[in-house]
Amino acid sequence: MRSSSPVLRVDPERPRDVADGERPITDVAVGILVDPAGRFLMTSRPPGKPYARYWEFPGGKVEPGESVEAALARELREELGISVEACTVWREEVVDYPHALVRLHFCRVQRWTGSLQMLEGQQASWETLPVQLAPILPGSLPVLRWLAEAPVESISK
Ligand SMILES: Nc1nc2c([nH]c(=O)n2[C@@H]2O[C@H](COP(=O)(O)OP(=O)(O)OP(=O)(O)O)[C@@H](O)[C@H]2O)c(=O)[nH]1
Repeated sequence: MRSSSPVLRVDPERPRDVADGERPITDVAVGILVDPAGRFLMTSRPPGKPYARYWEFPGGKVEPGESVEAALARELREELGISVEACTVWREEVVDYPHALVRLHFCRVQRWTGSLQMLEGQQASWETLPVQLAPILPGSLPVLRWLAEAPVESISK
């Protein structure tokens, strides 16, 4: 996959788990679901994961050989019990965490079926700007800035 996305470095003072130059990059598919009222869905990271209880957008790692769209559909089925019917990649961003180097593929989910279920013990909240939730995962913060610049309805309907 391409590697020309902007890089957000989180906690530059902390040592990286693996030296720069040797760090594998992990692709992550992330979904932005918008409801008919124009609110977008945020979920909390389940206990036991890095940054547990931080708020983020639902999604997860792309498996080898999988497309971003297929990974997102699988992750949202596993986490939320919904079936994605249409989604489009919106923006990409590389985040350099001390524990991992990730390339986030933020996708607008245009259509899904099924009711939301919290299958991994997470919480969910339909939000509008300004978001009052805290703490928010550093790699998810740019999305809130982008949404402030471009109304959520305008991202690839
Ligand atoms: N799902 C999601 N991950 C994000 C966002 N922003 C962000 O930096 N990330 C990072 O992307 C990575 C996604 O990993 P994950 O732990 O959610 O993925 P997963 O469910 O496939 O993990 P696992 O199967 O290893 O448990 C983490 O390093 C997480 O910190 C976001 O908005 N949503």
